[in-house]
Amino acid sequence: MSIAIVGAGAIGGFLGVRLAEAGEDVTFIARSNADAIRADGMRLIEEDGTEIHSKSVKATRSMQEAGAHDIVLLTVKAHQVGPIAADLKHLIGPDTVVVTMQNGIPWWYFMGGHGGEHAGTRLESADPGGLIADNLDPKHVIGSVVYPATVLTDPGTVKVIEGNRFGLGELDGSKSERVLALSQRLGKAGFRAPVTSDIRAELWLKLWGNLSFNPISALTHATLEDICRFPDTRAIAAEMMREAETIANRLGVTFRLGIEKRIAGAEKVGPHKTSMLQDVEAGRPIELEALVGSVIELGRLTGTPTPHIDTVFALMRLLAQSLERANGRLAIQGA
Ligand SMILES: NC(=O)C1=CN([C@@H]2O[C@H](COP(=O)(O)OP(=O)(O)OC[C@H]3O[C@@H](n4cnc5c(N)ncnc54)[C@H](OP(=O)(O)O)[C@@H]3O)[C@@H](O)[C@H]2O)C=CC1
Ligand SMILES: CC(C)(CO)C(=O)C(=O)O
Repeated sequence: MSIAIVGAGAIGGFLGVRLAEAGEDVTFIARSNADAIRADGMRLIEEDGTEIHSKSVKATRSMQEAGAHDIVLLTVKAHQVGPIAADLKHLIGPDTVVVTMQNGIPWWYFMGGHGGEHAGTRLESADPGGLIADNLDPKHVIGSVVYPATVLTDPGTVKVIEGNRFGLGELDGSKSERVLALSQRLGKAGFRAPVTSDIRAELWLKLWGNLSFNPISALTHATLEDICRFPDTRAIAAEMMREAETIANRLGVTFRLGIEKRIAGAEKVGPHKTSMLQDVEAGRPIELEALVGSVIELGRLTGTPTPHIDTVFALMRLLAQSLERANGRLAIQGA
């Protein structure tokens, strides 16, 4: 099977190296990493320090050059999907499966079999201007919840911090042949890839942590365990989760864990910097709209007040603006 991985970053690199080592034909659609991968493949440093060097992976900057693939793993950040949406058509044939691997509320949330009064609703925060929905038919899409924590340490090198689970689910909840086959393929490459009949509930459970810990970490520069152990930030995270739970409940989603258990799970990850804090420190744009703005949008849609989430979102928007200005100044100075 041919697998195209769009985005050769922390998650894409993790998947690509393991899949290639399991015998899959892997091509990265890469940008800043493309030359490094072409020159010397991709390296993965596993959780236990074992290093895997995959020289069989290919890399190109052009989706047109790559052509249609059996499986497309979409591993760019949520705000990076819109700008490439029109180009994705080059990778997609009639039976291509596209796996969305972003944190946050996905652009297809109300599509692909979501019934009820909101069926078909487009979310501006997840898909600004509807660019993704206009270009990518949800019939190709399988949803995924990304649990591992990984970091791109150098161009072409990814380090696993912890985890190897990628939850999978059809948008209509069916246990289709294609989702079961994908799960097996990921399993052969050493991942845990359970298939769920309610991918939206699984996404909410992950998002509970991302919508609270990620912005709190970006604002305070604290790690996951520090946020969970400091009573005031633990309380703010819990309040944000409570607001999100009300929204999810109103959309028909229930959580299989309680808030305290979810916070305890995050605390166990340890002194880890969330991806949003890593982006702030590296001066990269942050995934604010998909992780936090989208929950506020769903709050408005369901008539749910979100005072704690709104407050943290406002602080984050100002931080994002200040970072953009600072980065603009650095770019002008040629830094
Ligand atoms: N890393 C983690 O531990 C976790 C991440 N996630 C989620 O997974 C998703 C991916 O995150 P992560 O892997 O960390 O992100 P990274 O920033 O490490 O990787 C994204 C990659 O996509 C590339 N990219 C962006 N736009 C393009 C483009 N137009 N063409 C080609 N390549 C492009 C970037 O290249 P360039 O360098 O040129 O910008 C970068 O290499 C996010 O939604 C994140 O929230 C979820 C759980 C944990
Ligand atoms: C912290 C982690 C790995 C899990 O909550 C994550 O999803 C992120 O950093 O964005």
